[in-house]
Amino acid sequence: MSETITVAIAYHSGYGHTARQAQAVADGVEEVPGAAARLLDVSEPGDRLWDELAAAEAIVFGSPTYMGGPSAVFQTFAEGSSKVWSEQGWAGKLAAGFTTSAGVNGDKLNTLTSMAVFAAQHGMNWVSLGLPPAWLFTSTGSADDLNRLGGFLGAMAQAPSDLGPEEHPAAADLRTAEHLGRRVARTAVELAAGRRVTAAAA
Ligand SMILES: Cc1cc2nc3c(=O)[nH]c(=O)nc-3n(C[C@H](O)[C@H](O)[C@H](O)COP(=O)(O)O)c2cc1C
Repeated sequence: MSETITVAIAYHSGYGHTARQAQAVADGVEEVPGAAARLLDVSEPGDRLWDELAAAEAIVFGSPTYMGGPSAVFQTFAEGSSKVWSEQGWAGKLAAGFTTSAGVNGDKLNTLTSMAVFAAQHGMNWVSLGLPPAWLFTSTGSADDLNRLGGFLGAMAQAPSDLGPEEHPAAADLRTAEHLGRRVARTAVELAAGRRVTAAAA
């Protein structure tokens, strides 16, 4: 019998742009049959947050890029997970990441790399973005392309610092975030199905 698996989206957003990206990841998750998204704001840690993360099949981490890395609030959450780490409570779960910054580059890769190392410390399995780079990669590209910012490790989004979250990140970046949500959810559903087959054969 199939089950509905949960993809948790554990994110921080200071001014709302990364929250919009997080919602787009959740929208992508919800498109996948057998998967449900759970949006979790990590600035409100507590037993409920840790319990929901423990129950999830996959955790997608999200943070704005502040001063070239994850925000302090996200890092407080990461450090707060040390008890889970000491028990390797998230080992074997899927992980992925996304970030928003104002600069087109903005050192977003450093934020995603930090999240991937964080996931590795927890023994999680990192799911990459899985999209070719676009826009300036070839002369025929456009700023409306999926993965216009050309990341591989996770979903990147850019939002001018003088525009509010109702206007940005760009539509292409939100579609890229939806893609990440779908990709993580599909992988998580397949993993859960494989686990059921393995358990039945044992
Ligand atoms: C403290 C601080 C540091 C920032 N550092 C960077 C940075 O290193 N690179 C960048 O491109 N943008 C930087 N920004 C801009 C934010 O990444 C950008 O405004 C982003 O959309 C904020 O996301 P949020 O609305 O989810 O907080 C910084 C903003 C703040 C407030």
